[in-house]
Amino acid sequence: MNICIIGAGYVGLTTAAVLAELGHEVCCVDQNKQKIEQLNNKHIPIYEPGLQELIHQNEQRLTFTDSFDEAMKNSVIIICVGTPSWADGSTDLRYIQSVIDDLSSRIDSYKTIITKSTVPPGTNEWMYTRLLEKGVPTHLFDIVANPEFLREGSAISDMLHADKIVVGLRHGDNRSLPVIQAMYSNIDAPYIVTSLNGAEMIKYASNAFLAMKISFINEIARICDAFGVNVNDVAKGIGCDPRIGSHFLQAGLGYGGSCFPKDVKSLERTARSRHIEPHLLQAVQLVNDSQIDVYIHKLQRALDDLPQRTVAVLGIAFKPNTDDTRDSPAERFIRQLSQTGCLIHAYDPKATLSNDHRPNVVQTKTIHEAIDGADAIVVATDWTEFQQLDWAEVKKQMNGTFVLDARNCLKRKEIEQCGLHYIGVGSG
Ligand SMILES: NC(=O)C1=CN([C@@H]2O[C@H](COP(=O)(O)OP(=O)(O)OC[C@H]3O[C@@H](n4cnc5c(N)ncnc54)[C@H](O)[C@@H]3O)[C@@H](O)[C@H]2O)C=CC1
Ligand SMILES: O=C(O)[C@H]1O[C@H](OP(=O)(O)OP(=O)(O)OC[C@H]2O[C@@H](n3ccc(=O)[nH]c3=O)[C@H](O)[C@@H]2O)[C@H](O)[C@@H](O)[C@@H]1O
Repeated sequence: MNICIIGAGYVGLTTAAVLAELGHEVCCVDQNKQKIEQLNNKHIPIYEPGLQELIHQNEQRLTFTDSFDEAMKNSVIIICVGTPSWADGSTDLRYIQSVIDDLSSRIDSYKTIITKSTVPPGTNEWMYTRLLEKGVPTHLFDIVANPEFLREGSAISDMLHADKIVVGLRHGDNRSLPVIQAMYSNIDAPYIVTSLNGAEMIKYASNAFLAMKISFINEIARICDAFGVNVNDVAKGIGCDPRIGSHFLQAGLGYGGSCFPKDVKSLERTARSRHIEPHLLQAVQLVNDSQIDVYIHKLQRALDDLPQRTVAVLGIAFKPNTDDTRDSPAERFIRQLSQTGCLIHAYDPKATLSNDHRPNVVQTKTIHEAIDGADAIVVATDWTEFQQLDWAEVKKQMNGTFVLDARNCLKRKEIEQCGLHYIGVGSG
């Protein structure tokens, strides 16, 4: 099958590599010329485990271009452009709009247009109408909603071993499903076939539910703290019940990344646009927004004279195994902590600090430089590297003794046995 992917970001590049691996001819188009140049020079602009290798293994079936005309030689088009938030929380659909306008003047043979970008209910219907208004006849296209559920850091495996394939179709569309089934023929996953709006809602409800689980366990962690209870025991205890499930109950700094914060906000706006008061979605965000304060207060209580201190913050990315810092809780923490005036040594194995930080924040090249002379260490992203630290060695390099585990990922006993003070939330 010949497939064109529009948008060479995290989702577009992973989709391109996986579909090429499944044997399809894939052309990836992006308006960012610099990105395309890098890709054509065998440089992958993002860090995603296994992606570089998969792209190189399949290079005979993969092309990268900034030309829409080149891309339009394919009959299947998958839209993977970004859908960020406006300041009021609603979804900025300008990239989607511009793709539809670019496509409309170039469709001269039948195309299946598949939307993988996360878009609010009603968007795919709007795309269909827009193409008609632009004069594209109905027999030349179909619009399909096929939301993506991959996670950064395990994107390839998530796509190859998807737990479901969600397909939203327009009423009466009997051409698209066989196309989608042929495209994913080597992926063994159940199909959920629904309407366009239905597929869009599944994506938002899924992200909102996962965000809700995180805020729930973070609120429980605060209560655990007050009673000297270990929240990990609680997560394990409730997670054994299959009706609750053990996933996404890791307490910590809160959820971040390019999707949960924007998608929960967008769903809140969608509800309000139909005069529905989204109480639960608001509460989920309220807990998440105040989660950084909980840890800053802990540090303030542990370290007297915080403005005169040096704090090593380990982790900048929004989660481990990625270089992505979009809406990263670790960066939010660094920004808020820097306002106290203390010196911050930030370190991350892959991610780079954004350049809007204060002069009292420096990114170190190595973890040892970060720890050297620190009065306290804060683990802000749960990279395995931080969980495997030799705490006896760490103690020798530090000036102080406090370790704030803001991801609930360290072994308390091990740290305390080395003479360090462990601080956690909901850690008993
Ligand atoms: N990042 C993730 O883990 C996931 C993201 N999603 C959704 O997928 C969509 C894409 O997300 P990411 O890949 O993270 O975004 P991204 O920002 O990494 O990539 C988007 C790409 O689209 C390109 N682009 C924008 N307008 C274009 C146009 N008119 N023509 C050609 N290229 C254009 C940009 O230059 C950029 O390279 C979003 O809607 C997101 O919510 C869904 C599941 C997972
Ligand atoms: O729509 C999207 O973009 C994607 O959003 C999330 O994937 P992702 O953002 O890559 O990462 P997650 O692993 O879900 O983590 C999101 C945030 O929640 C935090 N988190 C996650 C799990 C947990 O138990 N506790 C917790 O605090 C992480 O540290 C991170 O900041 C979803 O898991 C994907 O299914 C979805 O496709």
